[in-house]
Amino acid sequence: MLSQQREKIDQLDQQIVALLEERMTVVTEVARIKAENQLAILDGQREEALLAKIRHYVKDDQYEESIVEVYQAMLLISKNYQRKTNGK
Ligand SMILES: O=C(O)C(=O)C[C@]1(C(=O)O)C=C[C@@H](O)C=C1
Repeated sequence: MLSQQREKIDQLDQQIVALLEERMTVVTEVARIKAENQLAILDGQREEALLAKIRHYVKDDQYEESIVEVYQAMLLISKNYQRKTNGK
């Protein structure tokens, strides 16, 4: 009954995980640079600009809020990861 949809979801998840791993690799570099330069992990202006861009990228309005929520969660996780990796 749901097998076709779940197969598609599984394929998409594989792509999303690969992209998230790539993103985390860049975030790791950002964390290192911030630690070396004693910069704050939170950059509110960057987050605002990023979320505005995300809203712009979403083509179907009905998904906009949900996708923005995913990004808000991701930013939180990114900051927690950076704090952990920088030993804070
Ligand atoms: O761009 C940065 O300064 C980051 O630390 C990366 C990132 C992100 O995950 O996109 C995370 C935390 C900041 O508040 C803003 C953005």
